[in-house]
Amino acid sequence: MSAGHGVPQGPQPLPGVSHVVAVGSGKGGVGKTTVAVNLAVALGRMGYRVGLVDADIYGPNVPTMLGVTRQPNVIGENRIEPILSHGVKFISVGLISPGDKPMMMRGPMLHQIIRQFLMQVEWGDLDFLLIDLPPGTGDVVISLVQTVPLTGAVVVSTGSSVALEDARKALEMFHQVKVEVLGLVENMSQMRMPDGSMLDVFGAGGTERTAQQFGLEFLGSVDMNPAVRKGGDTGMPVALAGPDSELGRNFYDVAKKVVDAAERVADAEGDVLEIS
Ligand SMILES: Nc1ncnc2c1ncn2[C@@H]1O[C@H](COP(=O)(O)OP(=O)(O)OP(=O)(O)O)[C@@H](O)[C@H]1O
Repeated sequence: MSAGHGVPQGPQPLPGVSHVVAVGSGKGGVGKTTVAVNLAVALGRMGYRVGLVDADIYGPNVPTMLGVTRQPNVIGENRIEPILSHGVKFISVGLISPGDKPMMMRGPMLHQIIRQFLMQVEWGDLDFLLIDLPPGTGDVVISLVQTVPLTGAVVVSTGSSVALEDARKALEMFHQVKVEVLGLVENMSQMRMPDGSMLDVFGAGGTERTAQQFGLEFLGSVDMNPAVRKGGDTGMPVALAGPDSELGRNFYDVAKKVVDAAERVADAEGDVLEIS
């Protein structure tokens, strides 16, 4: 299918993996990793087989948030066994960077790592493989789309104008690399105060308006809650509390919409790709 031009191979589907979904943001610190981790845990609790690649070279926090920071085992010559935590198989750039040193990589090495994480890790059969991207736009996404076909991307933002300004750039980037945006999530939307009132910290509603402007789906909002931060810091994501919990509910609502959107995209593509 590829046009050639000296490129040996286009992106190849990962055997046994139904959906690869990238989680991105324009701005850093909006809670992209928190959303990716809780989404993964929620999908797992909903009965889906789920993997998570932490490709956030600037802040590989997935191991901390999932509570396991040990190195992965190598099987045989060059296969890597993903780490299993809370029902999620994961691998992280944080596990290969020694100590507290920053990850300094040039493009080709980064590309190799992304390929390795996708192709040399024993993912087994997965319904969803989520990819936690670094914030912003750039190399990792290009490596990713050159390696595997993506079902789509989820973009996380707060409702603030500056975060949304950057989220729009992320939307534009996904458009340029022909990755369908499954929808937008607003994180740290509102915060419930001890007296029961809601405090609007970052401009709640901004992400939904942005989604509408772009004709994209709004996948839901996640409240700001110190327990969410604590769950991340202690390796016990709040989604573990289940879909009926005050804390976890938001993430399950988002997860259901992601499943629906991914299946819709795959069905649309299946019209072309299905082999009977
Ligand atoms: N809904 C929330 N309520 C409270 N704290 C949150 C929430 N979402 C994220 N946080 C906290 O905000 C901080 C930043 O979150 P996180 O690391 O997930 O952001 P990020 O967008 O992935 O950052 P980066 O990609 O720049 O590393 C973390 O301390 C996290 O625990």
